[in-house]
Amino acid sequence: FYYPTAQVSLLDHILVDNWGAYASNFSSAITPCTNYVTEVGEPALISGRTTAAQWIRVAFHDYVTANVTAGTGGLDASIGFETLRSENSGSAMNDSFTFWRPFMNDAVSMSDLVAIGTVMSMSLCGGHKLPFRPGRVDAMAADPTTGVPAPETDLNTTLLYFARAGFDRSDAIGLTACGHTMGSVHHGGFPDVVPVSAVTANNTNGGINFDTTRGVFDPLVVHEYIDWTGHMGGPLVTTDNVTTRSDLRLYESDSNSTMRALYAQGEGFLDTCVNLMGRMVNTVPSGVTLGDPIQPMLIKPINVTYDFSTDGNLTLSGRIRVLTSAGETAPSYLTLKAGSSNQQLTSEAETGTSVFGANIKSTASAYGTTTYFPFIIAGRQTAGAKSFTISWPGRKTATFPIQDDVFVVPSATEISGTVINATVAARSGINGGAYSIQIAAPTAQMGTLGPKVIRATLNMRRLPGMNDGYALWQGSVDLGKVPTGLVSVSVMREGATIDTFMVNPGAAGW
Ligand code: HEM
Repeated sequence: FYYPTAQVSLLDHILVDNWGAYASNFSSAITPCTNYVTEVGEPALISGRTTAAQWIRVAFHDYVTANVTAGTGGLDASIGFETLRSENSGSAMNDSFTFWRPFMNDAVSMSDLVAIGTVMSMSLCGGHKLPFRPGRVDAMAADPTTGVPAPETDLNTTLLYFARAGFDRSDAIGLTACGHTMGSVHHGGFPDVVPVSAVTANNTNGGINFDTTRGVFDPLVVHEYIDWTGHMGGPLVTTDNVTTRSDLRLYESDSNSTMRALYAQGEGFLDTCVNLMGRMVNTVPSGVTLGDPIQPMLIKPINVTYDFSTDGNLTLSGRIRVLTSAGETAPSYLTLKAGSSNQQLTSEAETGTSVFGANIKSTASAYGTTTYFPFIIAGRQTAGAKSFTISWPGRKTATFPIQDDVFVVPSATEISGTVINATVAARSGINGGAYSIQIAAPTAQMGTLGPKVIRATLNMRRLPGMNDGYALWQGSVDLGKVPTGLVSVSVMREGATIDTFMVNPGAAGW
């Protein structure tokens, strides 16, 4: 069972479970914020590249070909198909898609990953939290609209591109300053901006940083530009090549009044960036509706599932995650009520660390904590139960729906190469034939590193005998391709999803 939905549960995992126990592998790519995840060890350290910055740049390039009047483009992962366009020069697009790829599945679109990449870079690297709204839909081809501002693009054309995407001049200046507080311009992709002399043994791609803190999302780029200190706004301001001084042209285009206003905001600049970056990542094609911002759950059931134990008995098992804020103590126990079972749960020793629950006014180490409470209940105690209830004494009680009529059996459902073998259990008296079993698997597609979800319906055959009061049904399908991420196996009835199990093919990611 996924609460409240598979989509929100998986994305909450990326947002909240940053480090330590059960951490999603996502935050590690940008920890520390100067990290370059595409290489390891020494080559990464001397690469002059910054994954957190690349993620923000990818979101900008995906977004800026939006035409808000026509309702096309925006955050739709079409950038994956557009990496050969010269306007998308540089390694950021393919580096980022390579890292995000195993996280993509039927519940989590590549375009939601493009957006959450920016959200994570801001939240983890010193910026203020950008609320994350899920629900972006991936494009199946390149966006026919072209036009990403490049260093040599003239001012009017640049402003036209931004206007097409819904941003006026001061929005465009603000958004560019927000983006250019992290990362660098590299000689590799931009020899007309950064001379070959920038390439050294300790800076193998010849990156020149926009400000003195390339791994921190802070107001420094604005301050160094106005004060003419440090990196003075970065290479797109200071390069010897006048034609490629795109940031200087943009910032000066209203006589620096926007940059001065951003300067005067001090730390308030970070809230301006929440607003502008939020507008950027929430620009989606018409017809796509985003969900409400994901609020980290204080009490979150994880991997809660019915299954059969090795001796064939039905069990309900899982783990409850509790999120506590900096300075708050985790509960010493929780109570769990399900059917006739009423138990006290004790926590595992290992805890996790989360930027949610961080005290941003305090030191950076004052993060929230995730604590995990595992449980297992015999199926006879939960028979017919429609929900279970978790109490954090004195703080919160939450109830979550379950059902044991029909479910995918995790221990007997697996991926073997390109083949999915699924087992479904239907309680005695339930007409198993009324249900259909559907597979949704992310697989490689031509032209982009973003996977495409392919679907199949399984033909199920009933196995002889009964298993703890359940009939078992089995089916297989050969997808013809190895899945790139979690494969969902869903039990459907009259168009409604009754149960879903996400099978991990062993791809890194979750
Ligand atoms: C006039 C508009 C803009 C132009 C001409 C421009 C141009 C560039 C160029 C040439 C680079 C160097 C890329 C590389 O060498 O890898 C770069 C880096 C970057 N840009 Fe922009 N940019 C613009 C606006 C924006 C905006 C609006 C954002 C985000 C909101 C953004 C985010 C970034 C980031 C984060 C980097 C650093 C990437 C890294 O370190 O790998 N840019 N930009």
